[in-house]
Amino acid sequence: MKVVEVRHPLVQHKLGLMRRGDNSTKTFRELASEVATLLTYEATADLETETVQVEGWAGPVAIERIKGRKITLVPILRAGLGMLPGVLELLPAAKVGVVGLQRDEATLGAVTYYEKLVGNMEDRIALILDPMLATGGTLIATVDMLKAAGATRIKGLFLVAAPEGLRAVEAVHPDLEIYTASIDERLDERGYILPGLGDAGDKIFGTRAG
Ligand SMILES: O=P(O)(O)OC[C@H]1O[C@H](OP(=O)(O)OP(=O)(O)O)[C@H](O)[C@@H]1O
Ligand SMILES: O=c1cc[nH]c(=O)[nH]1
Ligand SMILES: [Mg+2]
Repeated sequence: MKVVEVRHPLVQHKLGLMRRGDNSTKTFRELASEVATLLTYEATADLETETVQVEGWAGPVAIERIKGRKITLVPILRAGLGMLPGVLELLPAAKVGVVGLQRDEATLGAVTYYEKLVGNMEDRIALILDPMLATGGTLIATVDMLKAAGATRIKGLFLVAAPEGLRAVEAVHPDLEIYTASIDERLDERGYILPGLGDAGDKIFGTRAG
């Protein structure tokens, strides 16, 4: 499985700010979106382009444009919505399919409660958006859904990923590509990533202190 840890200084600086325990909802939300923009830049670096002729100010000019497959964004409710504005900054025309999954905090299993994907998934590159890849259960279930809908080219953008989750996902979906700002150390006994960010959904939506 291709895993890219984006070591760019801007990404690392912004992620470092996100790790502070005293961030406001506004600050955490803004940073999540900004890091998502930078991950999108990396994840789209291999898009194919084609050369076409257009009429420029001084006559015909050859320009490059993105070729072929269109991108669909797939934010995972709820926390993935925090990355969506930043990704749309670079891909404003992308169609968006939404999936809803929630981790059962007792079993750590992923429970699916919503799925609304766009059509023609076989013709698209799917970009999954979720701040956290912890045990990998949520991501595995999401990729299962996308493949069942016809997707063959799938990438995932995560602010932070745990080694345990990366291994679990690779065992089931080795064709997936992962872009993350950090591969962190490990999971704690409750399945939270260390050093991690805490509960990203709560921080983005302001539903709980800390
Ligand atoms: O890799 P896993 O162990 O499956 O955990 C990761 C998932 O947990 C979090 O979502 P959560 O279930 O808290 O839902 P929320 O976004 O609604 O808060 C996170 O945003 C991922 O979707
Ligand atoms: O560390 C974690 C793990 C799962 N979900 C989160 O929001 N954070
Ligand atoms: Mg949560």
